[in-house]
Amino acid sequence: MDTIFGRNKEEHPEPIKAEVQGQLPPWLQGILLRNGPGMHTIGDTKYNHWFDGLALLHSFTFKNGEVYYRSKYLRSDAYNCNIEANRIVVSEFGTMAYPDPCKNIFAKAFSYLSHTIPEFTDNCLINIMKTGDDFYATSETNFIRKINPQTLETLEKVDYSKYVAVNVATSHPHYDSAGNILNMGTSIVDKGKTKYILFKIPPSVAEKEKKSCLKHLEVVCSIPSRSLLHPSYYHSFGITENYIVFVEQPFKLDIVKMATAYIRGVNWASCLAYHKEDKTWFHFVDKKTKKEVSTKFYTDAMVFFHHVNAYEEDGHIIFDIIAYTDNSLYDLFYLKNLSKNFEEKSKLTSIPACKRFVVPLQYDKEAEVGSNLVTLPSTATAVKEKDGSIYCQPEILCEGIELPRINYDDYNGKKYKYIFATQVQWSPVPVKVVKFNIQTKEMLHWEEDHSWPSEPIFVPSPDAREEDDGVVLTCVVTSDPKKAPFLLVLDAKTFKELGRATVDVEMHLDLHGMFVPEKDLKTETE
Ligand SMILES: CC1=C(/C=C/C(C)=C/C=C/C(C)=C/C=O)C(C)(C)CCC1
Ligand SMILES: [Fe+2]
Repeated sequence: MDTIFGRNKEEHPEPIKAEVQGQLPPWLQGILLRNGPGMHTIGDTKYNHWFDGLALLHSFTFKNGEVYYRSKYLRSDAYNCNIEANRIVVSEFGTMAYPDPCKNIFAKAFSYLSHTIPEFTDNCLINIMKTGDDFYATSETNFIRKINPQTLETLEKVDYSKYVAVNVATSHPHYDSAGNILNMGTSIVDKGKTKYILFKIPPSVAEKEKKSCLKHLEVVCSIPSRSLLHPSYYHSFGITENYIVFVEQPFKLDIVKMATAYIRGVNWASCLAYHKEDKTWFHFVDKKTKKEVSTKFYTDAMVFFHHVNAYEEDGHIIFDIIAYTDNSLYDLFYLKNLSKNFEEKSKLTSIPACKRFVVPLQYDKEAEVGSNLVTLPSTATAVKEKDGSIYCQPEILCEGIELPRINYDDYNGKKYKYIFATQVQWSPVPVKVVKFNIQTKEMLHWEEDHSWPSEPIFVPSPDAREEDDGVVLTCVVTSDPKKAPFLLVLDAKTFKELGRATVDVEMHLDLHGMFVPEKDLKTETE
């Protein structure tokens, strides 16, 4: 596993023609853009955690049956400072570093009393986001970096906190049918309050103000945190046609620990804690009135990162998430657990479960205490408590899946049938890609020896009628030195291989990304 996790990957900024086998659909034209950590050693210093690695963007360009591969390190300030100093000088999730040559950028005051939280990294390694014609590399801090989707060049650094008072924001924004971005971030101890803020970024702005859509960012609503100094950590949220779904889990940031992390010489990861004695609270905000549903809905303590989808049916909100019973997942990605003795050190202690919560928004207010208010056919329950709150327990849809994707354009926020995901067994590193049919519970798989697939992305065919009319794209890295990595194209209906594009490079294992159809790309001359 050392070749996959430990070794720095070279960038290949000039397009490399991939060797295509099989038949790629002729309509598949555009760019698959993906992001993930590619460099973990700088000079004599090494990051501790896989999520710390410097962002390496890569892309597969599909053009008239041919496929071209490119990769390029994000020239973040973090990258530039580290490379210039030839050592790690910027702190990341699992590595605390002490700045020196780049003091001006990263050594902002970090006194808890003066202004709470230190300057975070702009090493945006998690995902790709789109606003109008612009693309950004994203992470979970207040920074995003604009990129050129064709050349993968790094453009402006954008600080969310200039437009909305957030210290952290998710790397999993949503898009509405008009192309607006909806994202959430946490505002920590600002004017004596800690709150979760939902904000909206329009897709395009008037020609003369073309500079940045971010300037037109609007706050949609905010949800007060249950605790001033222990806001919940969250990696994603959900949306239905009329509601925002926010799950306040007892996996929390400890703000006092964060504010003193530099002085104590500990990493950010150590400022996250699972309060397993607490509950998990559900929040539903009406998009139109911007008001939160006042009933208190909760479930048992859990840890989760990814929402799959959410929708409304007969007065209920249904939402699906991939949940764990402990907080060990992020610990398993410490590089020391991923190299030697991988089999032993990187065992999942909690298998991810795809849980469905069915939450009745409209229910008989006279219902008896102890009665289950769910009227849909599901084993999920929502039981009325004495104090009027409602205790929800999920239906388990399936187990062992992570990095879920759906047919987003047509089914996000709507009743849906298919989840495309990776499958994990005993370790958090995926070994298969799967298609799960929620109604029939049927699961189709793709796997190959020594092959480690990434998050599968569904791309609808132009004449799609059914939810699964299209293809699924996944990047596959291999642990067999004789086998080159490839981009795999599966028929989303049958999960049979349509073709693959092999590139003879050392490819990195990535995290998330998006497919950008040709029509959504500005031509080079523009
Ligand atoms: C730097 C930094 C953070 C980074 C978090 C990261 C980088 C999380 C990555 C999560 C992934 C990749 C999940 C995949 O499912 C925090 C804790 C938000 C806050 C403090 C500063
Ligand atoms: Fe994610």
